[in-house]
Amino acid sequence: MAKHSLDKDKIKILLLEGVHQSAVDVLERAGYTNIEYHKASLGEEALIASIKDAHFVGLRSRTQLSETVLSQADKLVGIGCFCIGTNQVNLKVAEKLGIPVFNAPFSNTRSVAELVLGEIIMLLRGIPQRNAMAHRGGWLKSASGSFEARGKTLGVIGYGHIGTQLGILAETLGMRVIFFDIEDKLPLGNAQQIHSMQELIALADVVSLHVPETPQTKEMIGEAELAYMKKGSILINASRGTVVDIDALASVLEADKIAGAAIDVFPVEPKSNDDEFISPLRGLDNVILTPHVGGSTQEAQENIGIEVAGKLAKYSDNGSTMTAVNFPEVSLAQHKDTSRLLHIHHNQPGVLIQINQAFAEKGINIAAQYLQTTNEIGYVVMEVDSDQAEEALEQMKTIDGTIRTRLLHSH
Ligand SMILES: NC(=O)c1ccc[n+]([C@@H]2O[C@H](COP(=O)([O-])OP(=O)(O)OC[C@H]3O[C@@H](n4cnc5c(N)ncnc54)[C@H](O)[C@@H]3O)[C@@H](O)[C@H]2O)c1
Ligand SMILES: O=C(O)[C@H](O)COP(=O)(O)O
Repeated sequence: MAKHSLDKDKIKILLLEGVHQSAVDVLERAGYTNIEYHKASLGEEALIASIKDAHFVGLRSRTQLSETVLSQADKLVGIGCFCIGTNQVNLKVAEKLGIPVFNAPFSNTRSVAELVLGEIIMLLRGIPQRNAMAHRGGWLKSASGSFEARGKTLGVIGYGHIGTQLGILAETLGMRVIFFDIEDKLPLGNAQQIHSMQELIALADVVSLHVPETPQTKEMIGEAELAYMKKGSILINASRGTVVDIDALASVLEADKIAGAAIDVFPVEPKSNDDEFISPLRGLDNVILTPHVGGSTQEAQENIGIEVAGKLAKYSDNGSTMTAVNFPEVSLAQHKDTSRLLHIHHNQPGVLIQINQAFAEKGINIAAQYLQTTNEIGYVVMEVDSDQAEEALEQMKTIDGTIRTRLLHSH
């Protein structure tokens, strides 16, 4: 088991937004007991106060790790997003500070795909409005505006983990699947890639969005795109709230240009379950509104907890950064009988040579060495004899371009 330059019980882990107990269990089993656990997200001021002395932070989609917050997180060495999206973290700033960000790229994929599939069936049948009427004492028994999913065309925008999974499930219902993606993607089943988003929107009976939040996807579905949608078609957004111009969507729904929508994510979401949800879509019977629960199932949350906590523990124990989203990826096994030194530096020429020279001059024997870089930073991992580790660490700290260093002993 690894021993750190800092004892494990001194390593503070801040967990926010009620991440699953499985995360706590994994961390505790790995020896990390100094855990500050919050059921909700924290506002900026409280977050800064809590993150100031934290070495790791775990969050979901609500917590904003902005430049302001990160610049105050003096001790932070790793970030875990216990979800898929990482847009809530300023990844560039984290990278420059030498802090890897981990997420759970597919632990909630199935949960989102299942929810969307259910919504497709409900919306094609006009169930949301019949349900709303029944709650008000109405009785809308009619086949008008009710359709089977079989034979209809599902247009997936963003054919990644969720988009592909949804496509497969939809085909089992007999739907025809077409997709638009900025990358050329291998179509699964009988799906067909369409290279124009406008064409896809015009062909689809159901348009479902599964893109990440990026500058390019911001309001990618606006007035013009909504106008291409078939009369009587359906829009589903379980990706990010910024992807759809919500006022434009409200207008086409009010004008009955499309038959309905299911929206799980919003440009502005309540900060906690106690805050009011405000949206122009409230009160529209043909819209399924859900409070960003696409990935909120027991199965997904438990798996995410295990996956992300495992990645944080592995980085802390061994320096392994595999699957980090903003950081050079280095896969490292446990180290035995040596100490491991982690050196994160600005990606500039000559850093490795400087380290090797400094070690050679001091007679420090290098047992193993790994280097990976991104455009911005380099990540060197060295294994040295344990009795030379402290001296090696001091040498590393003097290297020009150093952002941060860590020492992991083994015993
Ligand atoms: N509602 C929820 O609770 C919930 C749960 C999980 C994920 N999500 C959101 O869903 C998103 C998608 O998840 P995923 O796991 O499928 O991600 P993914 O990275 O596997 O897939 C995203 C796909 O979108 C494509 N893409 C990117 N930019 C595009 C653009 N401008 N136009 C068209 N395609 C584009 C990518 O090439 C990729 O194929 C996540 O980024 C997250 O924001 C929401
Ligand atoms: O990015 C994700 O995985 C989803 O948006 C889920 O986010 P959540 O953990 O806040 O529910």
